[in-house]
Amino acid sequence: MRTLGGTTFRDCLVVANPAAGSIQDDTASRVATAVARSGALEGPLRLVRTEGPGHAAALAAGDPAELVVAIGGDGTVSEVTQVLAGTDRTLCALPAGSGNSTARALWGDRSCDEVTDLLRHGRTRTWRIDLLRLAELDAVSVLGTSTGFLAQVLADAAAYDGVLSGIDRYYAAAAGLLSDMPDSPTRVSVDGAVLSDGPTSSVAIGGGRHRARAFEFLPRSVLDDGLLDVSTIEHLTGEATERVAATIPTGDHLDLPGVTYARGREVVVERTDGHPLVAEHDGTVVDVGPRLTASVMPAALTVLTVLDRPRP
Ligand SMILES: Nc1ncnc2c1ncn2[C@@H]1O[C@H](COP(=O)(O)OP(=O)(O)OP(=O)(O)O)[C@@H](O)[C@H]1O
Repeated sequence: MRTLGGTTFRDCLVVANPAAGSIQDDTASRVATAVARSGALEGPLRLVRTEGPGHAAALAAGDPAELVVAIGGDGTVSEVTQVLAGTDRTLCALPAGSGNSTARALWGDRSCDEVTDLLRHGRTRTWRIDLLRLAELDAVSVLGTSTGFLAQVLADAAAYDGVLSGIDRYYAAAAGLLSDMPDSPTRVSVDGAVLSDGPTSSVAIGGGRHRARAFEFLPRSVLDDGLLDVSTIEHLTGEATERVAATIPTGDHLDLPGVTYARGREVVVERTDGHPLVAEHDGTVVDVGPRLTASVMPAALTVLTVLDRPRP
């Protein structure tokens, strides 16, 4: 029997989001066929489609399948992760959304078709990765959480719905923000020590190295080191904004003035003026008060990744 990286699964649930940014009409059936032909399934495969927000989580909670394949973007993967966190069930995340940053952390630059081929040929293995627990939200995160710039980009991108498609909405929103960066009085503490305190444009905590697919906010992050990475960027204007914006795509911004980077088990972000933070996790904007606490959940999620992925 061929297996998915030496592992077989009793059964499989394929959850496809038909509204995800880059999904095609036949994506879900092609992925289901690939898993069925991998030889890694001992029992049945069930294919279901989501009908709206929250449905992917409900479907994963209502079906005990050992392997859950999520076809969609970061939002769909995050919903399934809420259910699979801390269990022995395995998540396989296919990049079929707009940003697909979580899938990028697992599969690199591979397309949905290329990952489907890996599944068909059993060229995958399981991997236990860390998650973030977000105390005030009573949620977990796989990709990461942020306040300021990234969250504001996601909030502003809604204005381009129906005008631009997919990731172009994020780029348009980001371009609009660069001339007026967030300027929030914010304190960030890592394991009880203050990392930064003052007017802040961005706080990113992860999780995944990339956000909005192309931006490497946390270039040193490792998904299974039992630690969270955090980077803060103080309030920027003019040329300083341009320098940071030009270097984030390659993760070369860390040595620029106003940028901090650290690692730890717990990160606390506080608005020191008492206003609510503008926050998101896994690419979805969330309502949170003036405080956000992220703590690491080591090895809390089993995922599929590339069989020959180099081990750091
Ligand atoms: N049938 C549906 N119709 C409309 N929206 C849906 C449906 N099923 C799920 N959704 C919602 O679609 C939204 C977007 O999903 P998702 O994040 O997976 O894709 P994306 O936004 O294209 O990708 P990314 O988050 O990677 O940029 C989520 O809020 C999800 O709850």
